[in-house]
Amino acid sequence: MFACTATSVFRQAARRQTSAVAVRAMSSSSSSGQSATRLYATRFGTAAAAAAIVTFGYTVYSSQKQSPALYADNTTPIYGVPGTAKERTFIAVKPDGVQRGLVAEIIARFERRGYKLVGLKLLVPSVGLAKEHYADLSSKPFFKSLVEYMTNGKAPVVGMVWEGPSVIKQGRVMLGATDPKAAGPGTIRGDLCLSIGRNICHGSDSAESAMKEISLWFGGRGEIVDWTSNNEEWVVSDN
Ligand SMILES: Nc1ncnc2c1ncn2[C@@H]1O[C@H](COP(=O)(O)OP(=O)(O)OP(=O)(O)O)[C@@H](O)[C@H]1O
Repeated sequence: MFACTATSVFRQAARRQTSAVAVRAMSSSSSSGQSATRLYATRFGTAAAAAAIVTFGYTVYSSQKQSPALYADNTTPIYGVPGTAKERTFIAVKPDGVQRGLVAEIIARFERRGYKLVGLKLLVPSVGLAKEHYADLSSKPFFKSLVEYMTNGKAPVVGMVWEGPSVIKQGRVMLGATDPKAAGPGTIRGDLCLSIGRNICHGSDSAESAMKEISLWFGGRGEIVDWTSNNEEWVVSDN
């Protein structure tokens, strides 16, 4: 009985809505009607956009509220704590590695080892950023072409921050020797490239370098995500 009444009320409302649309459509044939229709559409569009912004804002706000661990670790500097399980290093896939489709391969090797990805970005670095990153090589004959190659935009760089015990030293071991011709099998460079000028990846070579490079490539706390992996008990525990 209630369902029946509710259905008929709904149908009546739907009929009223249909005729209202028909009236609007008819009035839109006059020029004033057209501008009224445009005004209606603009207002509706503005309202929809405002609603979408409010909804998006609320979603971000509520996800931050519900997942404070992702955003609220104020005790760890973005460059980590060397010598602990929160040691962090900067690893980059250079333009040749991105161009050759090796990003997933390089990420997979760090993930499979048990390291945790806490920062990730894709960018064409500015000349200033590349010069600062390679500042210690500024007197080398290849410096200018190295900076040009890193910044010419033919492919971006993937910048990453990885976290875990001894990740700075082990990251370098996993990358292999700077010159791939000297890199051992099983290393990223030993397995995947041939030339020192196209050695596909970069890794911080010390705690000082990691601190400098993470701070240089990543803007601040908002770009590094502190999170707890469910695997940690099985990967970084000692008996
Ligand atoms: N002789 C060279 N000719 C051309 N490019 C070179 C040469 N030596 C080094 N490079 C480039 O400069 C980069 C930085 O050299 P560096 O000596 O700092 O080695 P690295 O620390 O192992 O490398 P990266 O900093 O890229 O991890 C190298 O990765 C390589 O791309």
